[in-house]
Amino acid sequence: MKVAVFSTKRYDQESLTKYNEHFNHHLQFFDFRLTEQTAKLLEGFDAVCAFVNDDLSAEVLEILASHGVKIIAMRCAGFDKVDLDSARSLGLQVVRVPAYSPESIAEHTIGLMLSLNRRIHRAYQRTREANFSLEGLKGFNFHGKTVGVIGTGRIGIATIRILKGFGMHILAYDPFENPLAVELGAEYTDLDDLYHRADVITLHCPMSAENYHMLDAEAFYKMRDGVMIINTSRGGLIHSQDAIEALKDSKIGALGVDVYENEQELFFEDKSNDVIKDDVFRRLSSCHNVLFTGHQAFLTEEALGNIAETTLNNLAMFEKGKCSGNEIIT
Ligand SMILES: NC(=O)c1ccc[n+]([C@@H]2O[C@H](COP(=O)([O-])OP(=O)(O)OC[C@H]3O[C@@H](n4cnc5c(N)ncnc54)[C@H](O)[C@@H]3O)[C@@H](O)[C@H]2O)c1
Repeated sequence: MKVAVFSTKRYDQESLTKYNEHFNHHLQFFDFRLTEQTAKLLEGFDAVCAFVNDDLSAEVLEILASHGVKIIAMRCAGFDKVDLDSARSLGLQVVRVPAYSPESIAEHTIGLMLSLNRRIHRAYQRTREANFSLEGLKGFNFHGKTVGVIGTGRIGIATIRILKGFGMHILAYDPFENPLAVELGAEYTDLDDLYHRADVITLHCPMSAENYHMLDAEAFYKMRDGVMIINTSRGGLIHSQDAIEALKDSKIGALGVDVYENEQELFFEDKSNDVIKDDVFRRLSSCHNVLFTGHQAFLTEEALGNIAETTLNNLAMFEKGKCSGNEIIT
C-alpha cells in the first residue's frame, strides 16, 4: 500500500522502516502534521498513518477521501481526534493500536508520581549547581496512602499492579468494572467518593465528549487538600485554567502531566528558541510542583516496535480484505 505517514520523528521512521521489511508497504514519511493544508498533498495514496495530534476532522477526512485514501491507520491507542461519523459516511476505515505496551505508560505514570513526591526534578537542578540544601524537598510515603485510579482498562490495570507494590490502598472508578482490578485488591467506588478519599489521583480513561474537562473547579473542590494529580491520558480531561486556580489555593499539591489540552501547538517540537505564547502553559510550567513531560509516556523501545508492527499489519490485513481486529468502524 502507498502510505503517507504524518508527524514522524527519527524514532518513528527507524521502527517503521525496520518492521516494514516484512510488509513491503510503500511508506512516505512526513515530519509535519496532517492538516487541511497538508491533506491536499495526498493524491495517489491509499492510506494515511497518523499520530495523536494530527487533524482528522470532517474537513480533513473529506479531502483524504476525495484523493482516494481508503484507510486511516492511527499509530496510537486513542482516536479522539478522528471524526468517526464522517469517516463512516465517507466509507473510510479507521484502525488503531489498542495495546502496544500498557506498561510503558504505567511506568511513566509512576515516574511522574515519584519525581513529584520526592522532588527529584528539583534535586536534579540543585545538585548540578552544588546546592545540596534539602529545604523544600520533603515528600511523603506512598505506603499506606490512598490512590484513585480513573479508568481501569489496560493502562489502569498495569498502573494498579505497580501501585499495589507500594502498599497503597487503591480506589477505582470506571463505568465498566474490570474483575482484574478487583483481583488486584482495588475497591470500586463512585467519582465523588474517589475525589473525597484519594491522596493521589491518576487518569487512565480515554477522552470523549462526555468526560472533556472532567477534572474542573467543581471536581477539584471535592478533592483532599494537597492532592497529587497525574494525567498520562489526554490533556482535555483536565481544565487547565481551573488547575492553575487549584494550585494557587494549594488544593492541588502536585500535578504531573504528560499530556496537555493545547499540546498540538507545543509538543514534539523544539521550541527552546521561541517565546511560548500559551499563557496557561507558561503559568502551569512555572510552578515548582507541576511536572510536564511532552507526551513521551509511550516512548520505549518495546512500545515503538509494537506500534510499528501492529500498524503495518493493520494495513496489510485491510489490503487483503481481512480484519485485524483493530478496526474502529465496524
Ligand atoms: N501518554 C501516552 O503516551 C499515552 C499512550 C497510550 C494511551 N494513552 C491514553 O491512555 C488512555 C487509556 O488507554 P488504555 O489502553 O488503558 O485504554 P482502555 O480502552 O484499555 O481502557 C480505558 C478504560 O477507561 C474506561 N472509561 C471510559 N470512560 C471513562 C470515564 N468517563 N471515567 C472512567 N473510566 C472511563 C473504559 O471503560 C476502559 O475501561 C487512552 O485512551 C489514551 O488516551 C496515552
